[in-house]
Amino acid sequence: MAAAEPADTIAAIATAAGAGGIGVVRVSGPASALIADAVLGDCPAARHAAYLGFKDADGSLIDRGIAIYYPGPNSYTGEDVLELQAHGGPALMQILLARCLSLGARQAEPGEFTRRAYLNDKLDLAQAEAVADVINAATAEAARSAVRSLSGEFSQRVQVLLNSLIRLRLYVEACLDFPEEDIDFITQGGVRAKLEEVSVALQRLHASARQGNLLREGIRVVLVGQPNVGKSSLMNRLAGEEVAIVTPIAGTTRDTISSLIQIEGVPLHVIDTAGLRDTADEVEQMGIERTWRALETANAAILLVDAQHGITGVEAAILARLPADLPRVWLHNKIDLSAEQPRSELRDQETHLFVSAKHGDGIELLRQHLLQLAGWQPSGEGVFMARARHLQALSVVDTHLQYALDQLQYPELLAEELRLAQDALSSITGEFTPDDLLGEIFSRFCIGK
Ligand SMILES: Nc1nc2c(c(=O)[nH]1)N(C=O)[C@@H](CNc1ccc(C(=O)N[C@@H](CCC(=O)O)C(=O)O)cc1)CN2
Ligand SMILES: Nc1nc2c(ncn2[C@@H]2O[C@H](COP(=O)(O)OP(=O)(O)OP(=O)(O)O)[C@@H](O)[C@H]2O)c(=O)[nH]1
Ligand SMILES: [Mg+2]
Repeated sequence: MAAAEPADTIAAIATAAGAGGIGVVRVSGPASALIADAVLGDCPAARHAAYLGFKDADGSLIDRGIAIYYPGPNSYTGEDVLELQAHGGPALMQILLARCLSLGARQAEPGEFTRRAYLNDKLDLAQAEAVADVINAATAEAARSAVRSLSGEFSQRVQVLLNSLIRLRLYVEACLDFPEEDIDFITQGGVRAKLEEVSVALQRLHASARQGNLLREGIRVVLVGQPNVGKSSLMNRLAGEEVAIVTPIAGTTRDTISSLIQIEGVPLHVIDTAGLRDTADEVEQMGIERTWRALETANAAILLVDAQHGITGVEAAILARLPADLPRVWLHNKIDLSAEQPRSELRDQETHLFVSAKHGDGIELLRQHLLQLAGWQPSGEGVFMARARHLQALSVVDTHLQYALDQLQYPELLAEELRLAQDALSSITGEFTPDDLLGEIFSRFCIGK
């Protein structure tokens, strides 16, 4: 697989910025043992936690802490690694890092430890990406799914599919050498059935990956409606706290306000907006422009209506300006004032929910409907995390498999489509991944990872 990196030694603070109980400086590369000797007076036994003094160049004590030395290849990066676990004060961490840098290490770039782990075959690319996803997971469910990907669940499923694809490809390529007899076999039997089988397996993997991607990205839901219909009240109800100002004055919200909530572990960015109306107030107008802009990047809209009035010409006008393919739900709010029951109704293929943001009636119905709008399908089984890059690759695989199915009578073209499908699939785990893509993936990590 990938070529070895130039063997220099990198160092970074591996723990989060700010004060913490413990802070870790991590070193990786050939100078790790020498740095251990210099800082600790000796290199600790392999993979043993040793409680030692960390010494500065002049022999003064930087801190007393735990040091662990992992000789390569049995380390996170596959190289010699030294961990200095000190008291987690930012000033102290800087002194400790500076000491390692003065001993010949250089400051690591974002993601460089994990990049080395990937280059040394400790992790494949999907696993390396999962490291960042574990760290950045927005919900507990997202964190669990990222750990599944880090453990290799996603990679294994990709590998199983890859193996079937390779077997099929070898078979078709073998047939190319005996054209006359075997073309009939390709068109009539075996190959079509096998190709269809691979295609079904791909659809299944793609569906799981979409669920995983949903856990990673969440969806953006915009609350929209006339002033005073209760958008900010709904925002606060969903968030479980007073995120936005609520008053009986129409035109209270002037800006878009975003709050990250979760429903059954699916992250939802809920965006409260300025109520839509004709107004001479310049500030309010600017807020209304922001409402329309928020809708351009939304994954779904909640159209709020005052249940006392129902849908009026104003709502019809709002609806006409919404992006046509934007999933939406009508929300009739303030049912406590119109003496209605919380419920869900289907009218002309659009869902209408009846709730009270102020009192909470019907909100559970809304939460379940939002999950449905997001495309979440509770499966009971563990979801692994996937990125947009993976979904894109799976779509490319799908396209080539469909082309392959259309080319059964032309074995050369068929073989070529299978080759392209295999390339796209193996880009997920990173067997043939261009350097610039690797640069893009790892540069989004934090320093020290
Ligand atoms: N102190 C510490 N905690 C940490 C990390 C770390 O680097 N240091 N990790 C950093 O992300 C995560 C754990 N990941 C790790 C993965 C592999 C190895 C390692 O030493 N692997 C060797 C030995 C395996 C074995 O003994 O079974 C190897 O792969 O050969 C260490 C940490 C989370 N916790
Ligand atoms: N009775 C009742 N009052 C509600 C309900 N939801 C909101 N209200 C009241 O309606 C008024 C307006 O609520 P907001 O949440 O500020 O409305 P908004 O849509 O954000 O208004 P703007 O920010 O002006 O666009 C407040 O007095 C709320 O207390 C509800 O379900 N029942
Ligand atoms: Mg408001």
